[in-house]
Amino acid sequence: MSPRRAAGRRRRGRFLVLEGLDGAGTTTQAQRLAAWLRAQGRQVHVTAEPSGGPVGALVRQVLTGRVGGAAARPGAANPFDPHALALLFAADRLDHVASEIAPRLAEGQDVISDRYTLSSLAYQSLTCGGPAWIEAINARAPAPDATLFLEVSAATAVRRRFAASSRRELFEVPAFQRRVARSYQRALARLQEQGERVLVVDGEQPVEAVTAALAERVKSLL
Ligand SMILES: Nc1ncnc2c1ncn2[C@@H]1O[C@H](COP(=O)(O)OP(=O)(O)O)[C@@H](O)[C@H]1O
Ligand SMILES: Cc1cn([C@H]2C[C@H](O)[C@@H](COP(=O)(O)OP(=O)(O)O)O2)c(=O)[nH]c1=O
Repeated sequence: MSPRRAAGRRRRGRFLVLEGLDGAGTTTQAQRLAAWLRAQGRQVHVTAEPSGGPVGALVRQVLTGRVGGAAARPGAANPFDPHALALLFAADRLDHVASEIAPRLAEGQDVISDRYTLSSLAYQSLTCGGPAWIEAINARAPAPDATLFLEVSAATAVRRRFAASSRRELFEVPAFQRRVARSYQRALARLQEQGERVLVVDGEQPVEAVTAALAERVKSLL
């Protein structure tokens, strides 16, 4: 059989997204879920948003205050426009899909992304006057096979982030995290209404228990 036909017969990989507040454990669990999938004999690519591509690099500069400096902070006299940032997240997503995610899925690899569209729906709906426009600018981003939401309280998320590092990014402020927690609940409900598969896992449990719960949910999708 020619390599082309062999590739044509290959089954598409699974596209899984991990979501949660800053500190929910998505970075930790992306790696651990990948290890579990590999142990099942699957090929797995782990990635994250903002991505490692050119638009993602720009987004990270805004988040860490290197673009606009103190002006990137909410409430600053001349803030980095939140709508411009929402567009950068959406542009980064389409570039990420085209350059990194879709080709691997087509090759049969599973892809785990640490954050995706649900992050924009949760965070940017708060800074851009609601979800409608955020949904519109993300309409071209393909739906994942499942979005796995790690549910933790804002207090847990902030405590974990403070323990891990003293560096603060744009959205890592306790009062804002409480608002993001509520926004995530609204965004989850909207995605579910639209027929997307969203699975909620208790992220307050010890690391190993969270991974076991994720594996249990993912098993039925393979
Ligand atoms: N289930 C857990 N219980 C306790 N601490 C955790 C748990 N998951 C992650 N952590 C710790 O919390 C911090 C943030 O985790 P991380 O995976 O980087 O979160 P995120 O990527 O969601 O911000 C890290 O120090 C990590 O070791
Ligand atoms: C992907 C995405 C991230 N974000 C935010 C969430 C985080 O505060 C930040 C990503 O920074 P990062 O340091 O990657 O966060 P974490 O390690 O917690 O996953 O950007 C959005 O506001 N919208 C988005 O679409």
